[in-house]
This record gives sequence, structure tokens and C-alpha cells, in this order.
Amino acid sequence: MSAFDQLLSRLSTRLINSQGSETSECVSEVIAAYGEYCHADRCYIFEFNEDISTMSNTFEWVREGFSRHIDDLQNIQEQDLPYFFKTMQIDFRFVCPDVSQLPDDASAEREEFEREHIKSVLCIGLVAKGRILGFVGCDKVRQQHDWTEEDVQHLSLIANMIANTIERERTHSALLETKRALELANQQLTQQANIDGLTGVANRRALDERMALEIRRAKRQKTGIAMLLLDIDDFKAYNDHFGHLAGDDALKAVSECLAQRVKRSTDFVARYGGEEFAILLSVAHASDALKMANEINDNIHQMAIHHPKSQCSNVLTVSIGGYYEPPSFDIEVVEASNRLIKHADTALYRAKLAGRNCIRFF
Ligand SMILES: Nc1nc2c(ncn2[C@@H]2O[C@H](COP(=O)(O)OP(=O)(O)OP(=O)(O)O)[C@@H](O)[C@H]2O)c(=O)[nH]1
Repeated sequence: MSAFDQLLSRLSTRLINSQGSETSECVSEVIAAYGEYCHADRCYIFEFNEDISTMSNTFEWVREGFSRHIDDLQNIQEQDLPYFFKTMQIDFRFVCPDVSQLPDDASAEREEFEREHIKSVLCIGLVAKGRILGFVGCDKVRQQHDWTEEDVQHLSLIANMIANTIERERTHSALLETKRALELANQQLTQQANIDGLTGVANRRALDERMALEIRRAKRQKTGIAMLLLDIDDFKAYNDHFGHLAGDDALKAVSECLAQRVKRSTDFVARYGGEEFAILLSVAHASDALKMANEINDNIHQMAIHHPKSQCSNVLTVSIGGYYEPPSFDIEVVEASNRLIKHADTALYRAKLAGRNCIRFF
């Protein structure tokens, strides 16, 4: 095995086994090792942008005592080095043994190379899936060098290895980005699926999930749990009198009022149906739930939403049915959920029968 074959085999194993930031370190090692091997004074990688109108120096190795240029070689425009951009895109290589012999239409390139005191340059395109991503190159500064076919072949093998690595990393980060975007979209969809479109409070589906969660918590912490079902009184008459849009506004106002009042992380407000809301409360005693129901009732009165067609008041009112489930060791989630809804609903029915604008507990 030749010295170059050994070098190539060692470097490719390193690159194949590298991941993420480790890959960048490996690429740096590759250009350093190749620079040393071919007695270059500088070895580097440039990457093109998507439409190959600019290029930036992304990796640079320089022999000790030679100046670095990576910082001033960022975002170089095609029009600044047109001959070089064109040659790279057509030939996928730029072989220049003597900078001073560059043709006249490469005067910009000659000036740039002379600015960097370069005598000879060899650049080979980084090509993956038929597309040029950039190039790997090396400069001779101390003395001019006639590049041999072997030099070109060796650097082409290095370029091939780096191109595949860059392509792999880009695919990997594109995949990660897609994964992140999917997760975000998924989160947003879940959120939308759990929220009532009109009022912005949770919907019935979210309530079901939350009830299961709070019942388990109540069981663990041996606390009680209560359900309040709240229904706007004579809401059909309100809609008929003021119109459906005004009805929507009233529903939004009621839900805002509830969201303002019910703020503890263990409590939960949801729109249960048309003009019906559910409030799940983690409470130690039935009297705590009753107190909350009274406060909600007062707050809704205080909004003073004019309701001339109400049978029980001249402002918008609600009827509330409540049920309190005491702490229990052997509470069962589905049964307890059903009980909370069923008993609160029965109590609500009684509140309506009792003339509306009142609270009844099961
Ligand atoms: N504006 C509006 N109205 C709704 C919405 N959802 C349900 N409603 C209305 O709420 C009214 C409910 O009427 P009913 O079930 O007869 O109850 P009610 O008139 O409130 O009478 P009680 O509950 O017995 O006091 C109906 O007119 C529904 O159209 C909504 O999203 N927007």
C-alpha cells in the first residue's frame, strides 16, 4: 500500500465514523493531513451557495508561518472572480501551475492570488449527486509547482470523500429540520384539536383528557374533585333578540370571565356544548366548590350583559349544577368521570327547574 493509500484509508475511516460537530473536526484533520502530505502551504475548502453565485471559505489549514485568509474569504461574489466560478462549474477543477501565466480574462483571479502571495493553485470540485457543492484546494506559496496527473488524482479522491461527508451532513441536518418542523406542526395540531374555535377555551375532548388526569391526581393526593356545569339562561331568546353574532360575543365574554376566575393549575374550564361550560375543580371540601360557583355567578352578573328577554333577570345569567366527589382510595377513572358529568348535569337540570339563575348541588 502506498503512503497515499494508507493516508486515504485512515482519513476515510475517520470521516465515515464521525457525526455532527465531530465531522467538522475530522474534515479539518483531513485537509491538514493532505496539506502536509502534498507539501502545500495552504489547504482549504470553499462551499458554494445554492445557486452558485457566492462562495465562502469554510475550512482552512495553513503551514506554520503562513498567513490565514479564511476571514476575508467569505461571501465572495461570482462577479468578483468570474473566470474561476465558470471554470469550476464547467470542469469541476482549477489547475494553475503558475499564477502569473493566467490568461487575460482571469485578471481578477490573478490579482487575488497575488494578494495572497500564491504561486500555484490546485482546486478540485466537491461533487455529490452530480451537483458541485464547493471545492477543496491547495496553494503553493514558497515555490511554484507543476501539478502532475497524480496530484490531481489524489486531491480528487480527497474531494470525493469530503463531498460525500458534506452531503451526508446536509441530508442529516435537513432531516433534523424536517423532524423539528413536524413536531411543531404536530404540537400546534394537538393544541388546535383541544381548543374551542369560538371562545378559545378548552373543548370537550380536552376536558375528557383532563378529567382522567385530575381524577388520578385526586386519587394520589387524596383530595376531592368537583364538577360545575354552567348553562346560560334563556340563551335562545338572547340569540333571537340580538342575533347570532351578538350571541357569539356573549359566549366569548362568559368564557373570558370563567378563564379569569378559574386560574389554579389544577382547575380547568372547557366549553362543554353550545351555551354550556364545564369547570373542573380540585377542592378539599364540597363547600369550596359551592363558594367557587357563587363567585362565578356573581362575576357573570357583574358583567351586566343586557338580556331583556330573560325570564329571570334583565341581565345575562347562568344556572349552575355542581357535584363533589370526595377523596377515595379506590376511585376508578372512567366511572368517576361519568359520575362527575352525570351528577353535575342532574343538578343543573334542577337549577333550571328551580327557575334558573341559581346553583344546585347533587
Ligand atoms: N350565538 C351562538 N349561539 C349558540 C351557540 N351554540 C349554541 N347556541 C344557541 O344556544 C341556544 C340554546 O338554547 P336552548 O337549549 O333552548 O336553551 P336556552 O334558550 O338557553 O334555555 P335554558 O337553557 O333552558 O335557559 C340555542 O339558540 C343555540 O342556537 C353558539 O356557538 N353561538
